[in-house]
Amino acid sequence: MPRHAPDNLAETFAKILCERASFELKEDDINAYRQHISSLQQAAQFTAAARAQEEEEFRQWKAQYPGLLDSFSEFIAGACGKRVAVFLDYDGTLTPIVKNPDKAYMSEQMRDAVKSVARLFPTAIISGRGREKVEGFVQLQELYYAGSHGMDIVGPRTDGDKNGSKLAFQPAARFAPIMDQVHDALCDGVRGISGATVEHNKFCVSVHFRNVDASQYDAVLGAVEATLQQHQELHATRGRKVFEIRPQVDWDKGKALLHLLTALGLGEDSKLVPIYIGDDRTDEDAFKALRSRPMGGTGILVSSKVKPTEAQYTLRDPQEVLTFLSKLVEWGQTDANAWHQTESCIGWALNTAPIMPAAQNGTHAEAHHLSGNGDVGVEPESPSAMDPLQTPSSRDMAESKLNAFGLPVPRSMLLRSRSGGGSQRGGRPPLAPVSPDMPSSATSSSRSLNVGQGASGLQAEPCTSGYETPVQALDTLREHHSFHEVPQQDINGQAQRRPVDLSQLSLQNKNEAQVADMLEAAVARSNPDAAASRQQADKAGLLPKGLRFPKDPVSAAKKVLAGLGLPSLAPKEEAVSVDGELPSTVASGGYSSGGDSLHLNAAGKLVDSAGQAAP
Ligand SMILES: O=P(O)(O)OC[C@H]1O[C@H](O[C@H]2O[C@H](CO)[C@@H](O)[C@H](O)[C@H]2O)[C@H](O)[C@@H](O)[C@@H]1O
Repeated sequence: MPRHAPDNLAETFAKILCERASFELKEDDINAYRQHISSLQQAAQFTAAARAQEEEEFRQWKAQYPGLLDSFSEFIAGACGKRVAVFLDYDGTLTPIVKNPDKAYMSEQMRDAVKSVARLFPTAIISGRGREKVEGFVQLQELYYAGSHGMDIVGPRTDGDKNGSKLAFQPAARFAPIMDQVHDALCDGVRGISGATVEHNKFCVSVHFRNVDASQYDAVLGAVEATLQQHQELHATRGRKVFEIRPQVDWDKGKALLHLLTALGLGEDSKLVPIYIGDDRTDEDAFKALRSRPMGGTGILVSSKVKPTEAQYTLRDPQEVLTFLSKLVEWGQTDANAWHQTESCIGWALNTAPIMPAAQNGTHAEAHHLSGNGDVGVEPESPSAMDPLQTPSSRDMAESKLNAFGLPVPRSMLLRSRSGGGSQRGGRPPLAPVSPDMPSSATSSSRSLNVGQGASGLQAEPCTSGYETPVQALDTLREHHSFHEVPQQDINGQAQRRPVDLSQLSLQNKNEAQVADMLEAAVARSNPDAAASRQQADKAGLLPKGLRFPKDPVSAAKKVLAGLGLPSLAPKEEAVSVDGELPSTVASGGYSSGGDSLHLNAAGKLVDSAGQAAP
């Protein structure tokens, strides 16, 4: 009903009266108009009352789940002197919901914000999407990723762990071939239903009906039910206009979050404040997991509507998520961020040893870790072998590498007094305030370092630093436009450095091979001994990843392009508003929080845990 229907009607009535002015109005006509207007007025009142009730419900809901931007100081008060870990959902959280799932691109602003967050806090994305797909959208190598609703976990791509496989964990690996079959069957099942699409998310399959006419909804549901009939080992959950077909394993986003905390050695950390931001039902599992955690955590629901939730705070939409992340970054740069009091180079550093969670319900017995080449193996590596903080002088080595390349040493490293060579846990004084930005004036020229090819321990992983990933290293390149080739001899002070000027290189509109050639040529021009020195430096493990382009020019060029944000991948689809989400009235009846599993009942119909038909 139009909001101003009675006014319009009165206008119409007046108009008709005018038109009829020359005629004698019959009493019946007038009565009919009167009745009409009165019924419309009643309807309008009803609508206004319904709207007022809705607004009141929303107000009450917001009182229970306050907006995080309004309550930022309260949230921060709880995080002060603590270590925050950030877990993020993807669709609907970092990107607005769009009609075409393949075009849910993340904005550059959001990417920058997430990147800054990841420099200050351990940061993971836990998504229902296939991991590779979500990684493709996010394009940040420094994050932990958990795809397929947490069933496909990898760690950051670092120098020592190119595939992020040290943390790799796939609790439903054995379902991979089944999900392939199911994907194909569902494609067949929805063929002919206009707008229905099927998305392969590796260990899950999504059946989308956002673009399906309401009259065809039952047909989509029927296709899902028919497939589940064939596969007792699977179940379905409901997301935003999507059915998610998943293996029957005791694993969800909440379990993945707790697993990551354990694997990172943070599970028992009483000073840790994990936060999870998500918008959908399956995110409720993560909120629940945080609530059940004895040391607590903060769930943040992204929603502009009343929804039942286990979260504590709310943000209206991805735009508010962006604002929150930016505020978090600002705060993270202050002393109050307790990661600065740890033994890390910048912001935070962790023991990234993989830890197999204790077996539960037989699920973890099936768990597989990925070996370095991506193959499935069963044995985790020895934790001690991978602890960057157990290796002596790891920070010093990172610093040496920066010096070797003439890269500025982050102020955070300069501000700290040196520990006399050792970097064992507890051996470091607390850090001074840290800025994730690399100030151009902060070059370390005063130290004489000896980090040549003969230096021992160089194979060890440096502790997490702002330069550890290629993208971060290249950021610095972008800022400073030049770096220095490692000379053949050991490096003592600045005497041997030869600059390679990148400032003249225009990378716009170049493909990877062209960029690779240009980089090679620039290095060769600047330093005729480049090839030999690169080889030596490579051998000694001196080259930070991302600057190691001579080895594989094309992939190095890819990194350069990625690091410089070139080229943009595809045109962005305009975000569409999300109409027709589950109305709150329906939601409260058929929507229990969490990725409530939908099961087939005796009649082969998809029902939720309360026995209600899938809404
Ligand atoms: O856990 P998430 O990262 O939130 O993934 C859940 C599902 O997200 C995607 O679908 C949703 O976003 C699409 C793009 O905006 C939208 O078109 C769709 O209607 C939403 O349901 C993804 O495509 C699914 O595979 C995920 O299961």
